[in-house]
Amino acid sequence: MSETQIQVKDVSMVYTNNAGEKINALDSVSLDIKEGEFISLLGPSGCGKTTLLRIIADLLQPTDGEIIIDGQSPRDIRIKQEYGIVFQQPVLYDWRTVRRNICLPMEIMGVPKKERTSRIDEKLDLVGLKDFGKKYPFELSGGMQQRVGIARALALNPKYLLMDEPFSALDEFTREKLNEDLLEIWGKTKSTVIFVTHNIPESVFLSDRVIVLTPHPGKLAAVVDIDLPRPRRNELRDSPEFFEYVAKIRKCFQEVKM
Ligand SMILES: Nc1ncnc2c1ncn2[C@@H]1O[C@H](COP(=O)(O)OP(=O)(O)OP(=O)(O)O)[C@@H](O)[C@H]1O
Repeated sequence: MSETQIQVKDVSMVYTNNAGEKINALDSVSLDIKEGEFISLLGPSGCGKTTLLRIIADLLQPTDGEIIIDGQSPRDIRIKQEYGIVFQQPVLYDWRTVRRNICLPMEIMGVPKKERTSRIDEKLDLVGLKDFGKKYPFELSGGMQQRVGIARALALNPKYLLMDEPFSALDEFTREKLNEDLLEIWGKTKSTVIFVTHNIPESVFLSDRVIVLTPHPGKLAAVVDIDLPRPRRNELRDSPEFFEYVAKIRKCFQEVKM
């Protein structure tokens, strides 16, 4: 891990709803993210996590402030297809097999067929679905579908992996298993990961740093370095150090009037 790669500089976002009312979703948020870092944006519903992620992904323009990524704008990064995005629901095409779902971004980008085939094999292996390539999405569990979503996001070997509450619809057991597997995948891909969650233990388990956001307006309340050893396995969740971090972050929310 080295230099600052993503700079979030005084980013604010004010939405106007259908009634013409202004909603202050983000208020002057600044943040530096290092190359290869795993950070979580953590906060309760409505604190602006998705808004910030969408601004970084160039899916939304901030009303104020800017994002600089390796000296470039989010638009440059999006055009170069350097983002991989995983949403809460994997949004898979029912009529396409798992292999063909993973293939889609490569087809759009005109990756040659031979290269596509080898990358699909590689990504299926990476997410633990080697034997499921010929299945259709409806034949898979929710957790497996989300693994396909991750494989598809990784298909273009993105430098930046943006994940918006990818495991929040899953049961606790599946979520913990996927947390562990995600860390293993991240260890192999070396992407910079920005992970949105409202689950404190999940953010502690995964992250190098947890960015605590509080709502009305969405503000950066604290940045907590998670100094727990890696590789991390689920047993870590039972350690006193893990509990201490969870308690410390919970306290950040109690201290801020929401
Ligand atoms: N398109 C929009 N128009 C108006 N208001 C919006 C719009 N999108 C988001 N908001 C408001 O902005 C605030 C932040 O929303 P955002 O979705 O970024 O929060 P969040 O922390 O990701 O929430 P959640 O965890 O529920 O997804 C909320 O008050 C939300 O109602």
